[in-house]
Amino acid sequence: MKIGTALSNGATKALLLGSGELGKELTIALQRYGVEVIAVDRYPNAPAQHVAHRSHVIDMTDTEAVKKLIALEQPDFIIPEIEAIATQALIDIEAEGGCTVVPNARAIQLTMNREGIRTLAAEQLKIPTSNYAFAQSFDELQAAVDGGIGYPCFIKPTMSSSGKGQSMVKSADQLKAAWDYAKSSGRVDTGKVIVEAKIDFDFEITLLTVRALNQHGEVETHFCAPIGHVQESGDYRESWQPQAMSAAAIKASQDIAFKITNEIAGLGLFGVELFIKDDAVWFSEVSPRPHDTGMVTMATQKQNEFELHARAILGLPVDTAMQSIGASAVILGGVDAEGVIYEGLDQALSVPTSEVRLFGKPEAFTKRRMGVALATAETVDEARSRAVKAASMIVIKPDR
Ligand SMILES: Nc1ncnc2c1ncn2[C@@H]1O[C@H](COP(=O)(O)OP(=O)(O)OP(=O)(O)O)[C@@H](O)[C@H]1O
Ligand SMILES: NCC(=O)N[C@@H]1O[C@H](COP(=O)([O-])[O-])[C@@H](O)[C@H]1O
Ligand SMILES: [Mg+2]
Repeated sequence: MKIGTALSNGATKALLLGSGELGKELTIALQRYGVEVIAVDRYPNAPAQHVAHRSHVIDMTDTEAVKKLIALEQPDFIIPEIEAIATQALIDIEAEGGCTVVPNARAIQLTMNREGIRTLAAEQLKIPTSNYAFAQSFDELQAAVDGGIGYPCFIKPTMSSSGKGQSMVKSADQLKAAWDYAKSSGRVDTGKVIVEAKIDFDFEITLLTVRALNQHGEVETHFCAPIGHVQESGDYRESWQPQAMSAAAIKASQDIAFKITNEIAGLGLFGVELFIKDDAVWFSEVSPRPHDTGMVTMATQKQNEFELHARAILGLPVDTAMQSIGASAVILGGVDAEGVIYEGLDQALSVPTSEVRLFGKPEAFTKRRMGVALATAETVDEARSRAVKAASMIVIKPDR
């Protein structure tokens, strides 16, 4: 298959839908390859908007608002960055032609809603996943749990990310609270929740998978070394690369990542989330874009996940090799405040090999991710302890 490269077509304008920490690094990567970047989010001064050429604030879940902005800006690439976008607008725009939705509108629609991607993976592609069901009322949820899912289980809004609206339920008396939380706290209320049986895994990974063109213009799939991570309340706290795994588990992971990304297709980087126990692997979900746990690649790889995504989209060559063992640890707000200051940067940067990325979000919440600490070392354990130590040195306070 031959696909013309973006640069040779002279296409150089990208519209980023979502401008958080991941979008900020992607903006920098795209700009380094000569792309003009327009950063869009639901609130002003979002991280990517600090560095983009231009920015807009719109309700990205409003189909008409998204279409209007695309008509105004006429981008060559539309790059969704968050799981809260009116996907129908992207389907319609792609059908009209003239610009590329990254990686494609169907991929965004499938992955933006847990129902789409879970049904595709489990039922069409026969990839192992947790047992699951969807529910549109509390009674349906109760029936699904009693009818086979059992306890413990996870209840999640079908449209959410970073653990928003998600809870683990251990017994029947906790189910109603989990239903109410999922209905009220997702990024968008689709009217449905997913309930998943809990997988008893040894560890979980993100397998960053890149679909890029080779020198003959053919799509090739590349894998980064597996990234291990720790999650709390559905949101990531630490990640490291590489995660030690058996050869059989790596092969099974790559096979699953290939199957799912080959089906959803397009060019770019994907974060394939997998649960591992011994040599067994279960698929959890996939982001058709850089992944939060993949921020560790800013310390570990020559081409980090943002550069890989930018290169793949633009039809440029990619190299997924690691350069060093490393780890990341998140810096949470720890406080609810509009306007913050950061203390302890000097101590954080005194930790050997450490780096700190403060995202510059204009408002802090106790559990909002405000920054990340990175470190490298000879071993994963040492890298993790350095990153955690550096992150713990940063204290966020209201600026008045
Ligand atoms: N069925 C499950 N069995 C065991 N653990 C689970 C299950 N579902 C979720 N988890 C735990 O919760 C975490 C977050 O779940 P999930 O990835 O579905 O949420 P999310 O809101 O999409 O988060 P993100 O956007 O950060 O990926 C998982 O990484 C895992 O640690
Ligand atoms: N797991 C997905 C993820 O990490 N997404 C990243 O978080 C931002 C939203 O942060 P906010 O909720 O603090 O505004 C998104 O814009 C994206 O960069
Ligand atoms: Mg996830």
